[in-house]
Order: sequence, then structure tokens, then C-alpha cells
Amino acid sequence: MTGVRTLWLWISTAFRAAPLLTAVMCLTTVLTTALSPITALGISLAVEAVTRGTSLLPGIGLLAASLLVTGIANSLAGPIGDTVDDRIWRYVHTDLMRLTGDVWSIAHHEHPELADRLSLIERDAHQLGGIYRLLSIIGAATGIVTVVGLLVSIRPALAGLLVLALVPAVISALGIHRRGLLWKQNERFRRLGTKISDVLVEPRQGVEIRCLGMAQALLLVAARAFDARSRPWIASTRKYAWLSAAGWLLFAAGYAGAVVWLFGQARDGRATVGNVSLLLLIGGQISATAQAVAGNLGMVLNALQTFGRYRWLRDYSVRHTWVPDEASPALPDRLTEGIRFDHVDFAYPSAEVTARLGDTTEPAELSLHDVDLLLPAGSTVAFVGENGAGKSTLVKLLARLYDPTRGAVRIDGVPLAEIDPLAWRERISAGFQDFASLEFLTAESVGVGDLTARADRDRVASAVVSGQATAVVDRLPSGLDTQLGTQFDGGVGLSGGQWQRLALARAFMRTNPLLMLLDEPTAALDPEAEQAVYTQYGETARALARTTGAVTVLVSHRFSTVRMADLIVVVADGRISECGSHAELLAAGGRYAELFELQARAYR
Ligand SMILES: Nc1ncnc2c1ncn2[C@@H]1O[C@H](COP(=O)(O)OP(=O)(O)OP(=O)(O)O)[C@@H](O)[C@H]1O
Repeated sequence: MTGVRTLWLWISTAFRAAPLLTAVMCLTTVLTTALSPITALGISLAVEAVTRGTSLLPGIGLLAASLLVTGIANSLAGPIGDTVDDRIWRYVHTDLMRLTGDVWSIAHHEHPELADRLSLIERDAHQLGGIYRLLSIIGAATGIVTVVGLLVSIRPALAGLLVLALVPAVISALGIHRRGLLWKQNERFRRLGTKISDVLVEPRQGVEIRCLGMAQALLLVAARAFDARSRPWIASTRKYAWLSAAGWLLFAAGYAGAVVWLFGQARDGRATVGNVSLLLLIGGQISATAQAVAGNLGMVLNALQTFGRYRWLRDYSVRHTWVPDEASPALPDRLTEGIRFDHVDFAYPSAEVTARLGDTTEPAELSLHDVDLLLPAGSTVAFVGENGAGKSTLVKLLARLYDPTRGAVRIDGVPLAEIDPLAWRERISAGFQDFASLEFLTAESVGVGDLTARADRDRVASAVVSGQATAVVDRLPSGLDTQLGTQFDGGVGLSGGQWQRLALARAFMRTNPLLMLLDEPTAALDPEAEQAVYTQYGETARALARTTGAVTVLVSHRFSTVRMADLIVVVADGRISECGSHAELLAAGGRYAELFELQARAYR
């Protein structure tokens, strides 16, 4: 049933992407394959007519007609096939981007099995267009029926030759299919090797790699990964090549035996010259038909696997795409109570997979444990804590990149899990440590922070001011119209800090957020710029608190920044260990006071 659905997806995709051309291609493919034995029949009838002195017309007529149609169909097949392939490839590629973009969570990026499937679809996308292979098999099947008919017309026993010819063909097809499975099983090695190549060619990491002399070690790991991937593939290729050669020898022996036998029959007057010439001519057809099946069947099986993954991604995307529902609660224009973590536990999907693959009785390791916390409307809240404590995880749950494993995040009492994630994200403004360096025109690179206003030059210019990026834009040769990125004509290269300022400007494009998320967004900035950015954030946060009751959440290791927050939340091992204002936490003399004193002493 699954195979039938996959096959249907393949065929329907082709007809959706290029309806008319696919129909013409079906016709030409079936014609070219089915007509080749008819050509042989025409020749045989003509030979027969010559030996018997009867009319040449039927034989020559059949021969001419089949040659004419085959010639036209053959010359059309290539260009039409290429166009259809290209259309399907474009259609599927666009669909893949849409499907992954529609999934509201990022869980699929962190699931090894899902990551394998996604990278396999990407790698094999070129196969998705090969619908002509499927048609060639259908054509070859038509050819087989004709060939069997002709063989039976000579002697019924000769139909056994086709069975012999199919043996090596099927072995080759199985070989191609087996190698496709091996690629899949070892995809993790390809991902590792490719990741290392990406790191090696990426200019960002180039300096560190050279200074630490890591290139050799990385190359070695990549070589081992590629080796681990190729070794079973090469062994399998060798094995199937031998098996297939043995199969072809078997067919050759059978065919040679049949020809010698039929010559003997003709000499004794029990077979005609036409019969012998037909068998000689059809020998090529038998092996060509079987080869067509062999060449295409394996590829079709592989393409079916790829389409199977494509179908899986479509199903996955449907299951994980938010369907707008009349009953789902609308977002308030302004927050009144605030955002609450209501007894939230959270385990990353990858932790769940590790638990599932290992001892199944072990629950997945939690990154957050029973977090119960109110971020009051209009407040600025800082998350602090050691590396790996769970600060960014809290931020990700607020952005609804994941849903809690237990408990709920509530927006003015309404569970975030019931709210349209896209509508929620439209009300979030965010700046992250890992920001995107969008190599567009500068105005676009900033403007995409709010798609509804990306062309609004005034909004972009004001976001640039708020993000403390004026100095960056002023130094660009054409200001906001400068192309960014040295890999583009006339493109300008930026430093890490300059890119980050543009990312910050992007975060200021939205003017009515309910939540402002700042997860170490100034890590690449100098202290003066950082101070200016946080002063600006403070002003924006106060203005938003008045207009939308927005909550501002900041994650920072710098206590000089943290202290200005209304509420400071100390996170330790996925739990809230302390919570209060700067003064309250200092007075409590706990971990916050200890860390603050430590940092203050270092600056004295
Ligand atoms: N994508 C992920 N998959 C699985 N576990 C993760 C993932 N991201 C983080 N973790 C784990 O969750 C825990 C909390 O990580 P988190 O990134 O929230 O820490 P953090 O407090 O922000 O640390 P830092 O100050 O280093 O940024 C860590 O134990 C980490 O190993």
C-alpha cells in the first residue's frame, strides 16, 4: 500500500509539474520500446517474401512505418524528457523548501533519523525527475510482450530465452537497489564528512583552523567517514558485477544453443529461413529489452525510495503544520498578566531518541525541571546561570520552537501550545548570539525583520538607528543600497560585530511585539557598543511596556547588563534556583550575589 502511494505521488507529481509534456513523453517512450521488435518482424516478413517470391509490401510497409515512428519518437524523447525532468526537479525542490518552512518546530533538525532523511532527499533530488525511467519500464514491458509473441511464433520453447535474459537484468537491478540502501544506511558518515568539508571551506572558521593546525586532523576524520561510507558500496558493486556477468554468460550460452538448434531445423526443412533470420534479429532485442529493464528497474527502485522520503516529509509536514482553527485563541493586543512557565519539564527530542535507542526504561534526560515562573507584563527579565544551565532552552520555549514535555507556557493564562505559532512569532522581536548574516542589499538584510514593512525605508532607517548600526551603514559605499557579502559582485565584507549590529537592527523592525527576546545578542560587540545597545533596549522595553505590556527577556553573562532587569532569574541545572531584583538577590547572599561579587572584583 505504501509503495502504491509512493508510486502515485511520483506519477501525480510529474503530471502536476508538466502535464502535457509528461503525456507526450509517456506516448513516445512506449512507442519507441514497443516498436523495435516490430521492425524485426518487418525485416523477417520481407526476407520470407523474397524466398517465397510473394509480395514484399507487408514486410517493407511494416518496416518503413515502424522506422518512421521510432525515428520521430526517438528524436522527441530526449528534449521532452530533459524538460520534464527539470520541471519536476524545480517543482519538488520548491515544495521541499515550503514543507520544511511550514513545520513550526525545529525538532526535525535535531533528530538523527530525520536529519538523515532530509539530507538524503536533498542529495537525491535530481532523481526525482526521472519519471522517464518508470515509463521506460512500462515501455520495456510492452516490448517484452511483443518479443515473447515473436519467439512463440517461431517455437513456443524459445520464450525460455527471455527468462534467461531477465536473470542478469534482475541481478543488476537488485545490485543498484542494494547500493541505494547502503547509501541510506551510511548517510551519517556522509553528513559527517560533508560537515567537515563545510567547516574547512568556510572563511569564518578558517583562522581558527589554521592557527590551531586542525586541518590535517579534520581531513583525516573526513577521509575515514567517506571511507566508511564507500567501502560497503564498493564491495557490493563488485559482488553484483560478478553475479550479473555470470547471468549474461548463461543467457549467451542459451541463445547460442537456440540459434544452432534452429539452423539445424532449417537445414532439415522443419524451419524457414525467415524463422532463423527473425531469431538472429530478435537476439539483440531480447538482450536490449532485458538491459532496459535492468538499467531502469534499479533506478526506479531508488527513485521510489527517494519519493518515499519525499512522501514521508509531506506527511510529516502536514502533521506538524499549524492548521488555523476558528476555535484557537487569539493573541491579546496587549499583555495584562504576563507570560507564565506553568510547572514546565522539557527534554530535547534528541535526548528522547537517545533514551529510546538505549535502555528503554530510562526516561529522556530533562533540560528543564518543574519550572514555575511568572514573567510579569511590562517587565524586563534576565536569565543568568552557568553554561548549560538551561537559559537558552527557556528562550526557545518562549519562542515556541518546542512545546514543553510537561506543563505549559501561558500567555495571559492561555497555553501557548493552543496559539497559532506563526501569529505568536509575528509578535516576537528577537536578537540572538547565533544570528544570520544575510548577504542581501543592506536595506533588505535589515528589512526582513518584519516582512510586512521590508520595503518601508523609514522603518528600516529607524531600525538601523535603534540597533546602533548607523555607523556601519554610514561607512557602506551606497548606504542601505550596498550589496553585502564579498562573494557577490560589488559586495562588501563586514566584521562579526558589524554583522551583529545589522542583526540587532533587524530585531528592531517589529514595532508592536508582546515579547522581546535577547539571547546574548551583543556577544560580538565592543563594550561601548554593548552599553549603547542595552540603553536602547531599555528605552524600547519601557516604551513597549506602556503600549503592549511586552515582556523583555535577556540572557547575558555580564552582570552590569543583568542588574538593570526588573526580575533576575538564576537558572542552575535546569531549575530556577533564585529569583528577585538585583537588590533582593544581593541581600539574599546566594549564588547570584557570589557570582556578581566575583565579576565586580575582576573589573576593579
Ligand atoms: N539541541 C539540543 N539537543 C539536546 N540537548 C540540548 C540541546 N541544546 C541544549 N541542550 C542541553 O540542554 C541543556 C541546557 O542548554 P542551554 O543551551 O539551555 O544552556 P544555556 O544555559 O543557555 O548555556 P550557555 O550559557 O552555554 O549558552 C544543556 O545540558 C545542553 O546540553
